[in-house]
Amino acid sequence: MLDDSSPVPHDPAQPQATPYRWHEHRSLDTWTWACAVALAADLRRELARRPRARLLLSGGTTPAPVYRALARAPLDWARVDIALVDERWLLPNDPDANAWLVRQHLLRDNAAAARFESLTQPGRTLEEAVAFANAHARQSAVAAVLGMGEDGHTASLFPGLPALDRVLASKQPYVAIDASGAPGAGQWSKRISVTPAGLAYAQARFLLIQGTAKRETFRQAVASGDVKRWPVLIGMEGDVGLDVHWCP
Ligand SMILES: O=C(O)[C@H](O)[C@@H](O)[C@H](O)[C@H](O)COP(=O)(O)O
Repeated sequence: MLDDSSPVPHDPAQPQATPYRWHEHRSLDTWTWACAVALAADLRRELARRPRARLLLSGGTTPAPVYRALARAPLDWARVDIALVDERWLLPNDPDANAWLVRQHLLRDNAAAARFESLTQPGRTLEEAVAFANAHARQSAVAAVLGMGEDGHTASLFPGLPALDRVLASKQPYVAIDASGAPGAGQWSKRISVTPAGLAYAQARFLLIQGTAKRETFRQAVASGDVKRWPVLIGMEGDVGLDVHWCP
């Protein structure tokens, strides 16, 4: 189903610390189905070996069609745990919450039976939400689905955040983020985000991106190798490798 799985050429003079696989799809349709099939295969493999399978998901807008396609996969969804890589400080029923995206587009059809861990809940403080995330995070996940902004952020890790050094070095899987002043954060400056330590629990990482601007962002990030300028590079930390799925 993949149109082209060859890696993006990179300057051999630039050390590429960690690998990535570039999957280029001709259309939104093939991108959608390839991503959904790959995620379903990872879940199916895990469910054949273990009582439960865990999947970490991004919000934003890009992954919605993939989630809708994945929701139709014939899996034993009652044994699947869905968690978020990040959340805006919004209640789960807010249409701008990442939880809302997941509920609308994934927790339907066959996947309605999955168990969803919303990071925010009425009455839960930000500190409690981070503690909740950390209490659940230290277990293997079949995959983490990442998105990316044109500024090179992923999850809620934005370039130029004053606390980014500390966050990138954190041993906690999730941290509270104050993204005030980061244009990519939009109106949602208060957030919870996975850290590189949290991402280490994912056995596979998918980066789902569309459009020439994001392709260029990704190329610049890889060429630079500077994770503080391009936090999306956390997807390539460790030895798992990053599967980047792109379509125009
Ligand atoms: O809460 C968020 O903002 C996201 O989880 C974020 O990391 C997202 O994945 C990117 O901003 C891409 O968003 P789009 O898919 O909407 O471009």
